[in-house]
Amino acid sequence: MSEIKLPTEFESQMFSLLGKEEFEAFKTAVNQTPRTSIRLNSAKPFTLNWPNSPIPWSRQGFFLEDRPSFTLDPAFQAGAYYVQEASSMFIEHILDSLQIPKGIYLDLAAAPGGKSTLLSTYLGNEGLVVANEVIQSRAQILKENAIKWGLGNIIVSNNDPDHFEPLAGFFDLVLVDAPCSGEGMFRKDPQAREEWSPDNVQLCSARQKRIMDKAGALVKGGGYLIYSTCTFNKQENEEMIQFLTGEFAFEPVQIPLDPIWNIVESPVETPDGTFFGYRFFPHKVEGEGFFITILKRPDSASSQEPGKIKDFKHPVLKSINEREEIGFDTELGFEGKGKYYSLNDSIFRINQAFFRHFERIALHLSLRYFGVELGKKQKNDWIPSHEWALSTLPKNGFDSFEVTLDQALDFLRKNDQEIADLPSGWVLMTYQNLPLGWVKNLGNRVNNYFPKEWRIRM
Ligand SMILES: C[S@@+](CC[C@H](N)C(=O)[O-])C[C@H]1O[C@@H](n2cnc3c(N)ncnc32)[C@H](O)[C@@H]1O
Repeated sequence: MSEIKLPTEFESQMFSLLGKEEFEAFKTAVNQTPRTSIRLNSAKPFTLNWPNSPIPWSRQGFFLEDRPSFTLDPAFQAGAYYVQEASSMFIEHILDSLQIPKGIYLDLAAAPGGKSTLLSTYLGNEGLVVANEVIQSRAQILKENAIKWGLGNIIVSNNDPDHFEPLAGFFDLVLVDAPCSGEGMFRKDPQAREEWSPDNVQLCSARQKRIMDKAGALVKGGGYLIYSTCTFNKQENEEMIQFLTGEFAFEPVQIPLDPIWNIVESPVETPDGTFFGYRFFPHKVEGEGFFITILKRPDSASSQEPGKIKDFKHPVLKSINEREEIGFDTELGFEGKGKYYSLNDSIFRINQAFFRHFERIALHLSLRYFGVELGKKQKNDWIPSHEWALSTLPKNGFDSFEVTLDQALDFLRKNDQEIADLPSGWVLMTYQNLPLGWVKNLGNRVNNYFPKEWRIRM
């Protein structure tokens, strides 16, 4: 492999940041092949058969020795794991080691959804994640990944950070994985190298300030703000801590580190004390370049509770009455209480415990998905949705059928199904017990309900 050519001004910047010796080590690391890593979905048990080793700061993350074809792995299509860069998984360590209170979380720049799915796993049924993406086409990918992850605790929105203003003081945790100059991705992404310039760093930093100026206000008293980038320069990292502490009241938070991880703690002096950033350099850790910091809003900062919305009046979403809701939970064997809404005749479910928060959010944001879409109910029959198939909710009353690898791929390609011994009616296709989607066996033919836009084309 020929040596990666780095922009000259970037090299000078890294030289002053690291010093001569480390800079040489950095340059060597940039020329090494990045490692492939995945994070398992603990709600969708799956046996990891590829040679692997654990990612030290994550219980669910693993490095793989080789990069398999994920597209052709039905377990990947079923949401049993997410392909994620190892440094990003440090968020798991932050949440666990600080025992961040669960509740209503916001991931303001969420697509394609790596960090939202991590937050979703941490929260389980003790909270909701609003996964927001400003770019419409990217919000669609985010929605697909939220559906695949399947925990039913993600709300996908497609809004500009400005639109969140009415939700000031509303969130227990706000995560901003900011759009950045991507210096940490140089060895993976030639485009990031080509687009880099000192001017672009300034543009990124100015955009980040605009985003963080909104984001800081959304954290409730006692809540947390996490800011991260995949870049090295100080303007987009340490200087953002100075900006944030100048704009809002925040308290510093320090993360316990195991020295063998080689993550660099970077102290930042501010008039309110010393804050901490954490840096991941490719010559020091097995992961891509990354920066992360966490700040705490003082308990005295103002908070906003959802309040009681007497009659939920939404232009397209309709709340379903309580008696019917209890009926659905019992009929379908769902644990815990659900709150149900209809949208274009399709029925959605979210955790009852957070429905007031959800309704408040729904009134202010442009939603692309939420909870679990179950499908349509016609008289006594359900027309189950693909979203329900991929969710971790039970599918009582439906037959399921375990397929081989070839049959699974055939199904995922949306080919016609010719399978002997398939039960009649709606059948949940599973691979290694992981639901893949529905077919309907009509006797003389079998309809494949895998969504057209999701089908694999390889
Ligand atoms: C680093 S990526 C997020 C990656 C994501 N957190 C993950 O882990 O999968 C940054 C995201 O910010 C979005 N973005 C771009 N401009 C933005 C803006 N002005 N405000 C908010 N988000 C923006 C991008 O579309 C992109 O999806």
